[in-house]
Amino acid sequence: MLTTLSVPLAYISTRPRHATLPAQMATVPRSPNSLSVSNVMSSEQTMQSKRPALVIIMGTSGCGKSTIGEGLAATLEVPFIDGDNLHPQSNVDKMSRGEPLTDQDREPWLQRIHKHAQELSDAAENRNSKRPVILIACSALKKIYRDTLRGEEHVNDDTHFLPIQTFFLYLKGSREALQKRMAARKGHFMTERMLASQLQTLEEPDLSTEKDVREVDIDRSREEVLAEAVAATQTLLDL
Ligand SMILES: Nc1ncnc2c1ncn2[C@@H]1O[C@H](COP(=O)(O)OP(=O)(O)OP(=O)(O)O)[C@@H](O)[C@H]1O
Ligand SMILES: O=C(O)[C@H](O)[C@@H](O)[C@H](O)[C@H](O)CO
Repeated sequence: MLTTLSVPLAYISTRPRHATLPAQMATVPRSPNSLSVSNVMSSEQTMQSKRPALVIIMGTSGCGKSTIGEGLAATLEVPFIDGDNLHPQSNVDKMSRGEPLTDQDREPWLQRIHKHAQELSDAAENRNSKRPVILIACSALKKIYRDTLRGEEHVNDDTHFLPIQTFFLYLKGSREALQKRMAARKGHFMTERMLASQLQTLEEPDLSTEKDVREVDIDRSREEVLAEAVAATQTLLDL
């Protein structure tokens, strides 16, 4: 488990929350030479390309969420938060005793992750037309958990600067690979005894319906997994 990383200063602004879009995003800039509508981005496209993105690195315990999340954050120069650090203490205590979490245990945690990401993106400086991106490691094992993280019910909540858009990077591994990695890891509250319940709970994303998910096969070196994760994140952010 990694500790929570602080958000780089470049991402923090003192701007108050906006209920409306800032002027530069609500209008489409036109140069005198580009009169054709097809030459300019529609304001909807502009807004979409600026909409802050939350990329959830998901999968069972031991799949490499913290390891790959850290590497991705360093490569893409964006903030990374380990979702383990947002669990209520009661959840950590429960997992440490070897007891799997229930839907009720996970619900406040998932809500907290979504809220935390939205707050970070509300505070993000919208510089140089760069899209703010936040990475969070979170198991997101079931479809209903992923829907909570998608937070679509908050999209029309106009207290936010722009509602965050959620994507998932699923680190997929065989039982054998996961078992081996958990067994080799020392000093983590989640021991390999918990793997069976993690796999039992896991509802693998259906890529034909959950179009905001990309899969990455973890059964390779860290460098290879990271390279694929970087490429997959870039394709996700172009959606
Ligand atoms: N590609 C890889 N090859 C070999 N070992 C790896 C690879 N990726 C991660 N590991 C190792 O596997 C173990 C599990 O990785 P990590 O702790 O990042 O997983 P996690 O998904 O964050 O787990 P948890 O959810 O339980 O915190 C760690 O000891 C890590 O160093
Ligand atoms: O959904 C869950 O069962 C938990 O979130 C776990 O996945 C842990 O957070 C993590 O894997 C422990 O390190």
